[in-house]
Order: sequence, then structure tokens, then C-alpha cells
Amino acid sequence: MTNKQDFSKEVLAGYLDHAVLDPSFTRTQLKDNIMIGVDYGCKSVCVNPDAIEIAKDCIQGSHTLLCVVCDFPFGSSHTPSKLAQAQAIIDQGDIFEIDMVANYGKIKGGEYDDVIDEIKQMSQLCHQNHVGLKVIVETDALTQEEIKQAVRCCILGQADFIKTSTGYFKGEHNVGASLEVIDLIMKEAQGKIKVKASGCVRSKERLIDLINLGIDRAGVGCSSTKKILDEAYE
Ligand SMILES: O=C[C@H](O)COP(=O)(O)O
Repeated sequence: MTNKQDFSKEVLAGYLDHAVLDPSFTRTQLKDNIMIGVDYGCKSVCVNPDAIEIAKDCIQGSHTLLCVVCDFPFGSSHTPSKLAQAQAIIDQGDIFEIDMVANYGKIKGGEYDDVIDEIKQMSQLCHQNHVGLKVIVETDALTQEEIKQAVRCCILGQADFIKTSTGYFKGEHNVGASLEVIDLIMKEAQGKIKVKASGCVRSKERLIDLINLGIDRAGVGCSSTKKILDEAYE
């Protein structure tokens, strides 16, 4: 357990993948929001495919990397669509990671072979192009047992990360990356896959708790970056 005072704003920013995914954003809002991640020194920014060129301009000359979501936020496109979108994203160049939404209806329905096969095909495409793959499994839609199966699918599909949430799922009791969910995933993963906590991370305290659970660099996805890092100055 690291002492809470040991985290500078810069260190905390290194854990953040700053999410700029609101589909209602105008071009100006996209730029302004991406620049928050760049100016605060976040490890990466995470954008929709249509914002790639704006994001590339924003991160130029900085250390901030570019993540792009694929089949966001539902994950219910068929595999060839996901592969085609991933290829189109990769073709734009300078992509650090792709965050793909898994077909979590299939996880709930026990169609694990299909889920694994899709993740495997996406991993191969990404890795051939030196791009990392995170798989969003939308944990708020899953039971604890389904979350364990989702971890297994992501490991067998050779993804780099399993990621909890899109931030856009409308359930009755959304908790996103709660400490309980991350602990469950960590125990099931046993170090065989990295874990990205995303969704409902809204405070510096929660970020530090996640880091103390063993979250990796760039392993926290959140849209509340400014609020969290401003708290780090207080
Ligand atoms: O990482 C991606 C999510 O959209 C972040 O969710 P959030 O808006 O609850 O922080």
C-alpha cells in the first residue's frame, strides 16, 4: 500500500487514459476536452474514431498517447465489422491502443467460443500492427459469475487488457470500476491480463485506491480527469 501523500499530480496523470467519448461534442469541444488530457500530462487520451485527426493534432509534441474505441458503446456489431473498423483506425497511424467493446450479450448467453474467437482475431490484427488491445466487457451488465467468464475470454483471446465499462451503459445501479469489481477481476486474472478500471472514477481518492489494488499505468479510464487532478493540487 503506497502512502496517499506519495502521489504527485504527474504520477497520478500517468495512470489516466483521459476519455473524450461524448458523441454530442462539437469539434471545438472535442479539441478542448482532448487538450485537458494533454495539458495535465495524461498517459493517453481515448477518443471515438471520428476524432482521431483532431486528437493527433492535439497530442503532437507531447508524451500523451492515442487510444481509440472500436464498436463503441454497444459491442454488438458482427466480427467482420469490428475488424474493418479496427483496420481503418490503425490505417490512420500513430495509434497506441484500441479499446474494443466485447459482445457482452454473448458473454451473458454463454457463447464463449464466439467471444474468444472475436477477441483473438482483433488481438492478432492489433498486435500485427504494434497496437495494444483492450476489451471492454461492460461489467455493470454482468453478474459476478459472468465477469469471471469475461476475464477468461479476454485471457484466451490474448487481449492486453480487460476493461470494465464504456461509461454509457444504462443499468439500474451502475457502479463502473468499483473496488469490489476490480478486486474480483484481479483475483480471477491472476496477472495473466492487465486490468483497466473505467467508469464512475470521479475522485483522487478512488484513483489512489485503484492504484493500490494494482492497476497499471494508463489503467484508469475516466472523463473526470480535470476534477481528479485539480484535487491533487489541493
Ligand atoms: O473510459 C471510458 C469511460 O467513458 C469513462 O467513464 P466515465 O465517464 O464514467 O469516467
